Amino acid sequence: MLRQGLLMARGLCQLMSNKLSDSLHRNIMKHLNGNTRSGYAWTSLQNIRAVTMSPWPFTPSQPRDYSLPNASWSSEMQRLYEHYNNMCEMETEGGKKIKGAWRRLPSYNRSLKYATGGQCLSKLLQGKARIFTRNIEEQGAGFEYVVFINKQEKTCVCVFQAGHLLEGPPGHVHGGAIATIIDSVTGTHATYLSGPVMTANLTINYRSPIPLGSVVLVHSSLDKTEGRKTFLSCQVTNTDGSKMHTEATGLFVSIGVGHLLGL
Ligand SMILES: CCCCCCCC(=O)SCCNC(=O)CCNC(=O)[C@H](O)C(C)(C)COP(=O)(O)OP(=O)(O)OC[C@H]1O[C@@H](n2cnc3c(N)ncnc32)[C@H](O)[C@@H]1OP(=O)(O)O
Repeated sequence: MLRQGLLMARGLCQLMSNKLSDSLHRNIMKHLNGNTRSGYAWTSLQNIRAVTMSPWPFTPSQPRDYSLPNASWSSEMQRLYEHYNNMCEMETEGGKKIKGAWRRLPSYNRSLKYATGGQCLSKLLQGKARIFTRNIEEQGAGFEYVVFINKQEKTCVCVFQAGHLLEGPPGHVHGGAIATIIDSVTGTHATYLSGPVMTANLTINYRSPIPLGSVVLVHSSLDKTEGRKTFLSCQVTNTDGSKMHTEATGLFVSIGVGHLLGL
């Protein structure tokens, strides 16, 4: 009981710790308190940061980051990973490494593990729950993908290799699996842009089938934001962009944290 309480407290503190980005922090506090910089929300943010400065005596095990290369990745998947990954860090003429325009997003098999400290909470809440796209243990059998975000351009790209368990029409990817990767990529993108959101609408046009085992690019871009609504467009193409497989638009509505808890 005591251990669970400690885990919970630690999880809550770390969930909002200074390891989260400022924008994500502000978005979480906005949804908890209704405003951002002024008043209680900002003060609470500072206090939470102060709390998390104290060292914690236990070291949690590191969760597996599913967006890193594994043996099932084809040479094309590996090539595209390296292409975008190289743009995450640039080397200056003096040999100094600086941040590039792109950023790779790590990916875990539990929602809460996306946030620092969330893994402690995730042991207590819905312990058996797993992210739909990350619940097949056999490498390469299901969704192999990595997402990169370009903060300046407000765009996002996912390199996706569809495994044999995603079959729909013989030898090709199931339309539901394509919808899943589109929802995951655009949902992740919308969350990055607007904080916690849920998919309200996803409209998909399937233009040409995706062969099983092939690698495709899933591009997501911001169309507009209107109040709580974030509108995104998405295209799934082959890797040189010459063939359109799928086009989609998505509407994501910002939610308060309580929405998921039914409050
Ligand atoms: C792990 C990586 C990320 C994975 C991402 C995966 C994302 C998901 O799959 S989420 C799961 C699927 N989605 C759901 O289950 C959502 C279910 N729906 C809901 O919970 C609610 O309807 C929700 C949150 C979308 C909106 O409800 P609520 O917060 O009450 O907003 P509400 O007041 O109805 O609408 C807000 C605005 O959005 C508009 N809107 C809401 N739904 C829709 C819709 N389907 N179509 C068009 N507009 C809509 C409303 O008209 C309103 O517009 P305006 O502000 O201009 O009047």
